[in-house]
Amino acid sequence: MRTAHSVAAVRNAERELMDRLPEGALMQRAAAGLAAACAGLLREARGRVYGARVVLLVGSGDNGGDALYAGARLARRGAGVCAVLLVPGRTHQGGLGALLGAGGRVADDPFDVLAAADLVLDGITGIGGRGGLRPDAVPVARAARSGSAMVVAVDLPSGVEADSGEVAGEAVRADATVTFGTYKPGLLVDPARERAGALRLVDIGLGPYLPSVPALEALQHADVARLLPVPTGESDKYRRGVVGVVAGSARYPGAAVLAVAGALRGGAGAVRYVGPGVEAVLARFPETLVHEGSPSAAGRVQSWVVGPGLGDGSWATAAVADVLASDVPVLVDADGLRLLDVETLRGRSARAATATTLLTPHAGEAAALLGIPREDVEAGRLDAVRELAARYGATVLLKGSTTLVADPDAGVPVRVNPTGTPWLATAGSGDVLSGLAGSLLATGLPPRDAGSVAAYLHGLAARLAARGAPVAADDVAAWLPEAWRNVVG
Ligand SMILES: NC(=O)C1=CN([C@@H]2O[C@H](COP(=O)(O)OP(=O)(O)OC[C@H]3O[C@@H](n4cnc5c(N)ncnc54)[C@H](O)[C@@H]3O)[C@@H](O)[C@H]2O)[C@@H](O)CC1
Ligand SMILES: [K+]
Repeated sequence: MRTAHSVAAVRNAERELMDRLPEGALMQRAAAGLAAACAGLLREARGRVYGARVVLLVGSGDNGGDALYAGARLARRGAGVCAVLLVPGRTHQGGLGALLGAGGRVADDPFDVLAAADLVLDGITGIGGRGGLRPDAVPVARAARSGSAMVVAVDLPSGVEADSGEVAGEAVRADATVTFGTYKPGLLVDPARERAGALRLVDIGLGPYLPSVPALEALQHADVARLLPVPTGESDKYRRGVVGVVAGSARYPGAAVLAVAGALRGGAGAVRYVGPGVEAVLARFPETLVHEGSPSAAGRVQSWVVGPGLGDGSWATAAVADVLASDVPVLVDADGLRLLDVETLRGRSARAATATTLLTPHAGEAAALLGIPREDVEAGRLDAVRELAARYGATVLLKGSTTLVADPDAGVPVRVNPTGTPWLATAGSGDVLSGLAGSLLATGLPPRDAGSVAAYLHGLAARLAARGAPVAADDVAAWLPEAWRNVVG
């Protein structure tokens, strides 16, 4: 599991650890890890560190100090290191002394040195930065990007908000980020995630002093493998769980087919389809159990998926209410999100512990649920998903390139999905995801696990299917078994 901690948690941990260490030791650990990572990148790019042209962008805090000490280490290995001091009167003095002592220098003209650089270290701001890059740093950050140099961010790309992943104004766009002690939420959540490039974590000994419950966590293969249901010799199709899918309409029969396609590959023993798309579903998946009346009359299920392509006719409205009245886990997606009655939804968890709910909005649907503009959700995704989960008393999966899953209990870490790919932004891919997550709910996974495991497999399937080319939602569904094998293999 990759975990990220808030700035406050990092600061507390640093204080505790620093009390036990000689002055400056922590910064030296950070700088040593940073220099080693940069040396590795330089060796990969040009064979050796000796003779490389390295430029340090140095702000007024300890983030600049890290860059200067790392620069000193690279200078001692023969790199030509030049510092651009953005606030000359407030440069980290120890770091500057170390750089000059190692043969580094201060740049006269930042744009000249940046144009010729092999590697740029961004030490403008780290966890102390607020509110995007200051105007004087913007042209320098742009120049760093416009040459052929690799840009390595120190701790965080300067200009991103560490706790929220928001980017207020301009931010550095890095090829790699070397972060210290723990990941910060902004490194894992878009839009900031996209500025960070490849992530590398340097252990500076903070671990024992960080809270055991992180702010954010990202599943990795081993975590997903542990959570995936494994049928035993005792399992029959009913013990493995039956997922009910209420989806599709005369206008959108394809949504029913895609949701069923996802559900058939999510581990449930059977899929029961209820809705107006019976013919289309059976034509494609004859193994589906079907029903054309109301969901509650369809037979037993261990979970419901309701909403994809449902439209908003009277049948759809009644079906959503019917499903929400059940005591099994319910996933509400797409049109279902518009049709749900908020009081009924909130009442579910009070009625029965088994009556859990997973809402799966994209940014536009989340914006409608929160009554705010879509851009606000996109800019502040972590806040939005937490707010939705708290307000609706349900687990919420907010779709996007870094899909987030939040429980209504604020003490539980939000999950962020690391396998997303822009190729997933394709019609119908959400229908596949809802079927898949609903199927995992039917096997007994709690909503946060079902949502995050589904997002993980879904993203991985899209990557495997795409391999650099566009994919259709149908391809994503078809590649889910391969993604599953990839995870457990
Ligand atoms: N505290 C510690 O023990 C350690 C800290 N480390 C480094 O120290 C960093 C935190 O250092 P600081 O607390 O000094 O904070 P930063 O260096 O992140 O930034 C704070 C400074 O930047 C200025 N600033 C704030 N917003 C700005 C903006 N938008 N544009 C330009 N300047 C802005 C502030 O006035 C302040 O002078 C970490 O990110 C990490 O790189 C590491 O050396 C590991 C150990
Ligand atoms: K930085």
